[in-house]
Amino acid sequence: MIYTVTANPSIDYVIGLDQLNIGLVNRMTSDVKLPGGKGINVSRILKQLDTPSTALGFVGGFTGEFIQAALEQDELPTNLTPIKEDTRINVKLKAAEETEINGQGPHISAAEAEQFRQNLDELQADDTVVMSGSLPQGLPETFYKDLIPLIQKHHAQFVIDTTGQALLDTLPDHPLLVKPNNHELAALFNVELNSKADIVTYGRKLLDMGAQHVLVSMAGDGAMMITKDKAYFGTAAPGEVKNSVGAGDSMIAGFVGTFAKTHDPLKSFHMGCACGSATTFSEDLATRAKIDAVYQTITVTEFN
Ligand SMILES: Nc1ncnc2c1ncn2[C@@H]1O[C@H](COP(=O)(O)OP(=O)(O)O)[C@@H](O)[C@H]1O
Ligand SMILES: O=P(O)(O)OC[C@H]1O[C@](O)(COP(=O)(O)O)[C@@H](O)[C@@H]1O
Repeated sequence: MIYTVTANPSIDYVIGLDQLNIGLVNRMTSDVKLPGGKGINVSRILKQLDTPSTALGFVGGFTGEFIQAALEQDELPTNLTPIKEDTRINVKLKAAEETEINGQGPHISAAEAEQFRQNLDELQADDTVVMSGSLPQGLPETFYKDLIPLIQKHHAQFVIDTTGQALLDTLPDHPLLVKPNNHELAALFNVELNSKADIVTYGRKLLDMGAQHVLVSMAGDGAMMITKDKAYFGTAAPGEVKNSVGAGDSMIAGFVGTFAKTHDPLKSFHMGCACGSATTFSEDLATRAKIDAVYQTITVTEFN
């Protein structure tokens, strides 16, 4: 079983605008409210891939009820921990460019955090726990790192999608996958990355520090997978970008869902690229039909 952990879920309020005029009244041309947050997005794509998962995390208030109801409607198994404060709303503005305004999130009490941790008692050997996204207020910086012993006690694996020192701190515990984007990778090492070769050099450092698989996503420029002795480039599929929110989460879901079935990193990478691109070509996250169509248009080649 795959478990996803979204410490800070969100309603993603996706707003279409012809043009964003700062300091003036703007009128929406479209708007949609989606259940969001990184782990929830991973679970929603896994469902499309017919890979069972359970979404864990914290939800509260009317916004939390919206998320719970939306996931139930999708028949997505959840075990979300109720909290006193409201789940956040993240604003995604789609004009000529995409602008995101993400909330800080609610305050989580020590008792709520403890209740959440008890969910991990259910883990079994070979389960995978995907921990993703920002931390709401009240949770310590080490929240994800502190879950690792609870996961490894059951001989389960973990995937981590976070940034900065919080990510680096988990590498000695051998995450199954890390997927920084190229900007996050540059920030991790305080360097500029000017070529794919640079990305391979710094991606390989994450492997050396303990990660089992490293993907580096590059938005419309595709993605790299770095292994101990090789590197691979996956193209971004051609198509009209509609909403790239959730592309990175979709890539993680494609990799993890395929790896759980095949243990084949190359097939998993190819599916990760397909899910990422397919989501950018969709208003909401990608559907299975879109993923299958996009898969055919992506090539994965060895990079020397
Ligand atoms: N404009 C795009 N066209 C096609 N594919 C894209 C586009 N943007 C993202 N993707 C796909 O989704 C993957 C993840 O996107 P990216 O924006 O790098 O992730 P994140 O959201 O984590 O920053 C990319 O590596 C690529 O495969
Ligand atoms: O927890 P964070 O870092 O604020 O990110 C939350 C946001 O990220 C998303 O999960 C999308 O992430 P990606 O575009 O990186 O895949 C949104 O659904 C959500 O609003």
